[in-house]
Amino acid sequence: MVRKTNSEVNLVNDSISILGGGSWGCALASMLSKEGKDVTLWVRSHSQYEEMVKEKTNKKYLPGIIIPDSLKVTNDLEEAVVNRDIITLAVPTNNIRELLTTLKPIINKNQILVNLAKGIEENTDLRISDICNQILPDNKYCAISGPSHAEEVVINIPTAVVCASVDNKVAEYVQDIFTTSSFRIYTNQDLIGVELGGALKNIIALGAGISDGVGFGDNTKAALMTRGLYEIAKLGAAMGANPDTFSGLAGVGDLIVTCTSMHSRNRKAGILIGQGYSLTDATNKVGMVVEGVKTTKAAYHLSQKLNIEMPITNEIYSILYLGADVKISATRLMGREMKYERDILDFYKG
Ligand SMILES: NC(=O)c1ccc[n+]([C@@H]2O[C@H](COP(=O)([O-])OP(=O)(O)OC[C@H]3O[C@@H](n4cnc5c(N)ncnc54)[C@H](O)[C@@H]3O)[C@@H](O)[C@H]2O)c1
Ligand SMILES: O=P(O)(O)OC[C@H](O)CO
Repeated sequence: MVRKTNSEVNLVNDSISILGGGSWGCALASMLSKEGKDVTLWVRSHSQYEEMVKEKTNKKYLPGIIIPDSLKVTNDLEEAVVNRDIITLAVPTNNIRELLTTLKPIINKNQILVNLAKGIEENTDLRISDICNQILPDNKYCAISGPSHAEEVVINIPTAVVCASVDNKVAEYVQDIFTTSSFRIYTNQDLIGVELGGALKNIIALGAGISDGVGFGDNTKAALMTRGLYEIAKLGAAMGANPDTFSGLAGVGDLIVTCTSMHSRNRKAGILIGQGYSLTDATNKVGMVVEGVKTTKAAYHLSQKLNIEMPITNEIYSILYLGADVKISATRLMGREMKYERDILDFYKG
């Protein structure tokens, strides 16, 4: 394949800026810089910055990991952004708007935005590309999504993800720059599907965790994942995604890892809720962003607005926001009208 060069996308030095020093930003920045890429990581918190520079650790977000000397870490946003070809957003979905607003006077229109966050914005129900389009409409945009827990990527465990952009040249350029021997990237032009796959799987992962926490079994989790994927694809299709995208890494791939991995923040929060913790106590105990919580509310609103039947999402919304009892929710799901499975098969046949 002929690779895209930076001159084809009006760029100069293939340098990467990663904004956000939580688990994903720090893991990706560390892994890429160890592979010889030119990476600068911006960390907002001064104490975290000092820890990363002086002690070479990020104990809260990536315990046990040594920050490589090759990684440039800064506490100065302008220093992180100026002259970098790629500006990577690695903060939670509901902090993206604030970050972009701060970036607006610093960024130039040739710099490519690469979003790593997986969610739908609370109250607006917007995808992250929509938010970027509102605030920085002139910048090219792509999203990297797929099964990629930070704890594994940072120690070079083989991982495959998708880079989605409506502009394939941009997706291929970013694919080229971010690819390493342990981080394989596919491109996809279905930006809506890739963004929604990454956001909506977090709802089902919360459900899988709740199911584990309350003591249900593997059968239950497989049912939640299969029927959950169908809900994701139905809402996605109604929002303009290609349903096939949900059979790929950003769909079923990420759903599998998030519903089953011991690293998943969404699954961990779900387990705690299933064990009887309140939503607030569960998310505080996880200590990192649990994107599925706010995305559940957004998906619930979208399903009502677009008239898409999403029974699992509705029950997770009821558990999180209306205090529904988990076992009563399960009884409601099990007692729904009997039907042929053909609904899924017909949906995928189109
Ligand atoms: N952790 C993973 O394995 C992983 C993998 C793929 C995608 N993601 C996605 O990446 C996004 C970030 O997740 P994470 O796991 O790194 O979260 P995290 O909770 O570990 O860290 C979030 C970081 O963002 C910082 N932050 C918040 N608001 C900010 C702002 N306005 N400006 C600057 N910094 C700000 C926080 O201080 C924190 O350091 C989420 O959408 C998540 O779904 C995470
Ligand atoms: O740890 P989670 O549940 O936030 O999931 C992280 C990534 O999305 C997994 O691909």
